[in-house]
Amino acid sequence: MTSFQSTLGDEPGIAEELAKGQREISIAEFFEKNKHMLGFDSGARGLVTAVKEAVDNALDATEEAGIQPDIYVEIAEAGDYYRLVIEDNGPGITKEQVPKVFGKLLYGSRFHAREQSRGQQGIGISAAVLYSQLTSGKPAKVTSRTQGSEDAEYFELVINTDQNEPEIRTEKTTSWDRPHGTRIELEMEANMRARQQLHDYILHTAVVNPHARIELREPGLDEPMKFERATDQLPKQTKEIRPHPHGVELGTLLKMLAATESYSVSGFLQEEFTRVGAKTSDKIHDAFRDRHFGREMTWRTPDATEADELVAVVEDAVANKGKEATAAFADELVDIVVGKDRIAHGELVTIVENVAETVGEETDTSFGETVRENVVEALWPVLTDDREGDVYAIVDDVTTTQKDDAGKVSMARSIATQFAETTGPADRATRDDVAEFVAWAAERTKEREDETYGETAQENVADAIWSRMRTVSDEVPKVREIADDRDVARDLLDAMRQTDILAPPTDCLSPISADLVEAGLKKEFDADFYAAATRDAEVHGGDPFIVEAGIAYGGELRSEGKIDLLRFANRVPLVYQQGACTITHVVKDIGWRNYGLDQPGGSGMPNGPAVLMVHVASTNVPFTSESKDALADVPAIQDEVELAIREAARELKSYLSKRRSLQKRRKKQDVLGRILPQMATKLSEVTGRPEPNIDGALGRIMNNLTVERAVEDGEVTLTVKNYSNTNESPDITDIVSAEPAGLDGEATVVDLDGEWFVKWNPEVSSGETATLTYSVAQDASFDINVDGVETEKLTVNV
Ligand SMILES: Nc1ncnc2c1ncn2[C@@H]1O[C@H](COP(=O)(O)OP(=O)(O)OP(=O)(O)O)[C@@H](O)[C@H]1O
Repeated sequence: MTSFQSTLGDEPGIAEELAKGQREISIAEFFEKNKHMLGFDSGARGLVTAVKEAVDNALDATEEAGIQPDIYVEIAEAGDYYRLVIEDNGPGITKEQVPKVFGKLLYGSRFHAREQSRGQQGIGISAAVLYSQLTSGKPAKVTSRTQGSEDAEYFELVINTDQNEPEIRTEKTTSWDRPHGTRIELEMEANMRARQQLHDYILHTAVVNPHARIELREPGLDEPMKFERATDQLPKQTKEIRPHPHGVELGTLLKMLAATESYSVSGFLQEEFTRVGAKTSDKIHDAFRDRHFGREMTWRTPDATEADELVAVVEDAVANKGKEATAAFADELVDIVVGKDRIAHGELVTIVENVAETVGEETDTSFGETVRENVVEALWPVLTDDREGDVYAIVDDVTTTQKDDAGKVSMARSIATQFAETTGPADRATRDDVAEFVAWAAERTKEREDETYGETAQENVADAIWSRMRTVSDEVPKVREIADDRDVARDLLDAMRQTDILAPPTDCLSPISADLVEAGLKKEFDADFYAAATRDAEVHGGDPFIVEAGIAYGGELRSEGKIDLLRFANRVPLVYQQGACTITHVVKDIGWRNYGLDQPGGSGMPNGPAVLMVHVASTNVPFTSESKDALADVPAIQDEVELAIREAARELKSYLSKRRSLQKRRKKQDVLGRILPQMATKLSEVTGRPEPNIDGALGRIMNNLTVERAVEDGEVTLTVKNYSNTNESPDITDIVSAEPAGLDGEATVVDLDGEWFVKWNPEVSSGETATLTYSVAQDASFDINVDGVETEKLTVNV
């Protein structure tokens, strides 16, 4: 309770008293107090966040300029503080921009751009400056040299938090040995307790940015950590896209309507949005008309037998025209009307106009506006005199046979009455109106007939009526009018959302690609197996996104404990708040036992020697907070993350099951290799005969591919027998110490310093045998090498 509350009501002027304490808060002041929101909650974390913001900017800037990034990060102890230096070889920042970029929060080039970039908000680096000045009291030191300029500009600056404006302490021109780029130096209260997170960030950045070279120096490291480039290929340049009609909110639409130079809605839609051409614009117009003006109900037309009656009505309504002309007009009009199945008011108006024109010309008579209006006014009641019967047929059509006829009649009567009494002369209603008519009719029917039309039955009736109603051709209001009326703007927004529109283009995105995901993992993790998957683009809230996943397994990866999960958004590693991230949620929900990984209890993070990486690239990554640590649980993104992981995991599964079967085979082979000679000896002892030759037995029993060499009088025969159930094509190299001769065409010979390499690559189908013969000098020695067949499936007897 505030001190004012106890006296509230007794004293005058309390509001004035309170007003004295109220003042504007600058964004810089706000974040000064709430630095945790930006990832600066402690000295340890602050250091990691500052490095991350500067390195992300360096990567964004170099890529935008088409430069291969060369980034230098240095952390050093400086008295009571830590000094952080980050240098890049980017395009540099102009002299005019430096103070704002580093000395003003919410200033940046990416906030309004629909294009994939690491930076989004224009807060990152100025927040690091703010944290530094807050904890050390020292200004940020920035050097920047733009491409092509002789000198560099040097600034020392702080942020004036009251005004959220830069305050320049020093500004001078200086020389710098880098031809272009930016260097920022910050001093801050910090510690190295988050060393692991820092290393993870740098290492993981190197994994997903194989085109970058990064060097890190820090206290306690004798040698700098260097991450070399694995590819010269820069990520694909992205293109900025306009917003997608499915992605804007009402406030944004109103702003866009107010700012556009287009006069018509059609021009506005096609100019300001992506994927809207003339056809889509027309569809949106119609959807807008349906919402804004409502549709007109069409009614069954009378059949030809009633034509005379209609003609009489028309003739009656046309006064003071010649008899023949009137008859021609009435006949022509009625002919068209009865020739149609159903008719709406607007349609009748158009038909009357057309007939008035044509018959008017033919008979040299003028059927003016008043006549036309009179005709419509006279004819429409006749055409709609059985609304109830018409609606009954519709209700009957979509209602289950169990419903009573009396109920249907009651529904039809009530709905028809609503049309007759509430929709004006043109029988116009919106979809919501129709739903209301039906709901009201259902209520009345329940009362009158004790027949229930539930939600689904009502929905079916309303849908059936709506589908018989016709979009009107009234002119859509102009942009200015819509901009001034939020209800009309809402109709336009709903129409945009409801219209099927092609997904946004994806050239605004730059996924890493499955090949480079694998290359990145190979570069930094020594494993036995790698797999990667890149999904096609999808859309959430109008922003396109692409999900990629990669898995490394076995080898030198840590085998005890949980797998390592690497999360990335727009190529930036997310090192904090793993538990709050949607990627983690998805990983934990997957049944990893199906893919061959250990998962205690069947859910949660799996165990094993594996690294799983997931990358989400989007023009608008939905983070859970400004510190950009975790992705929010957006269902469309969750689905794609799951599909990408499962795609890569399926490859892991087949690798693991193959590996397991090979392991089994090896075990069996080991046992047989030990037992077979013992059995041969035993057999010989029992039978008193010489030991049987068991050379080929192991291969036969194991269903292996066997390779044998027999040499007799300098004639060499290599025999390959395939006991397995798959076709094989082994690469066989027989290395001979004397020159071989008499080889047939299948093999090649290479002479290497007195050794001859006989190379042979036979195709051996399952159950088949292949042989190669050649001759050599009698005293030749041999050595054989067989590739292309797993060792577990191979028996070499030479
Ligand atoms: N090293 C750099 N080289 C060139 N331009 C830079 C560099 N660092 C920052 N900029 C420019 O300064 C702007 C502001 O950077 P800042 O880190 O504050 O925000 P951001 O990267 O746009 O977004 P976020 O707050 O999400 O990180 C960037 O948008 C970019 O235009």
